[in-house]
Amino acid sequence: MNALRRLAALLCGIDPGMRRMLQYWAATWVLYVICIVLLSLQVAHGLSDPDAARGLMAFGACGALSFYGLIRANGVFKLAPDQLAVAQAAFSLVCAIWAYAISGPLRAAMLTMTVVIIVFCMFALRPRQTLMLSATAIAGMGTAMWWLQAHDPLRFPPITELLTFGYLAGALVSTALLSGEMSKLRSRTKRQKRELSDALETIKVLATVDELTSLINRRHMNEVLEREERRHAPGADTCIALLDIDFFKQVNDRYGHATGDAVLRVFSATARAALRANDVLARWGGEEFLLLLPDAAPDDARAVLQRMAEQVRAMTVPGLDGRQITFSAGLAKRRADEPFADTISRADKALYQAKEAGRDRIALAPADIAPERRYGSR
Ligand SMILES: Nc1nc2c(ncn2[C@@H]2O[C@H](COP(=O)(O)OP(=O)(O)OP(=O)(O)O)[C@@H](O)[C@H]2O)c(=O)[nH]1
Repeated sequence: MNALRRLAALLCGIDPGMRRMLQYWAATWVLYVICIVLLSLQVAHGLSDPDAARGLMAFGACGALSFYGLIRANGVFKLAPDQLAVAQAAFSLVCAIWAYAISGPLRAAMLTMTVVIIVFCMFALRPRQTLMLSATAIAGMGTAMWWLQAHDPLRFPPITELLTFGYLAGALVSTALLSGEMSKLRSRTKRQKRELSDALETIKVLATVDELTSLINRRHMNEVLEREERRHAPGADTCIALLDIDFFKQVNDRYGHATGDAVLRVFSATARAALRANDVLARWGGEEFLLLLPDAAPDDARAVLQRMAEQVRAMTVPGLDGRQITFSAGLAKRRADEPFADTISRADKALYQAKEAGRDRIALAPADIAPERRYGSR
């Protein structure tokens, strides 16, 4: 399996764009091989001139290999995929015209190849390019037919050539128009796919981020805590802090709800800026925030909270007339293998004590208080 993968990487490279181009090339290459086999059978049954057929086979094989080389070396030439597709289609058209000229009574069958080439283009070209290529095919095949009936009217009777040309032109124009429609359909599907993935991205953000503060929301914090619970870090302390803005109701009542929202926004940005890289702050509800401090002893956690408190006191909020904002915090160190629900419950009790003791302070939870409230159930 690995050897196969290595061989595929050797032949097709690792760039997805190049691989896609080589897939198209491989599809046309299969077509070339089928044509070469059929041409050999024509020669074997005396339906084609052997020298002319051998010349066409060599031309087709060399061309196919050259396009493989061109695609593989496209890092140097930097041709756009549609430029390569146009070049390949033009080359295939030359082969089809050549095949028509040397295929005697079987020549009408070669016209199907011309249509197949245009159909192939609908996957790689814009509708205008496909239309231009169809016009080129009609002009090229028409010129060949005119030249053949003029120089060899016995084998290429003018009226037969004229009618054949009429059928071919009709088929090519309709194919080009149809492939244009298909192309538009493909572009619409691509655009819808892009819009869908953008919408999915927005939904993901809405499901994890609090719209007002841009902090992660309670639901996502619960996932973070579950992950942290599964993470086994022997010997490392983890702390939880519950933060609550002091007298926030007064702020709302005195300065209005919009200013209250501004306080929540500025507070969140200020608090986040005071954190260490691994700390996670979430809006837990209303004006309450939950802070996870992994690999932090209570002293480290307290230092983070003190730094945060100083910065919060110093922050300015538009519309607050210079009023200072403070918060109270309950801090709890997670016991060995303790569910976070219980640590949060102890932090909540410590927060209550901090409020009771006069606010604007940090209270550490005593390790032996029994947990009562579970997180995620509020
Ligand atoms: N502006 C605004 N207010 C909110 C939001 N969420 C909750 N609140 C308000 O926050 C206030 C919380 O008030 P309380 O729980 O009484 O607390 P407090 O006034 O901060 O008092 P202490 O916590 O005891 O210091 C309530 O008035 C809620 O309406 C919000 O998203 N925006």
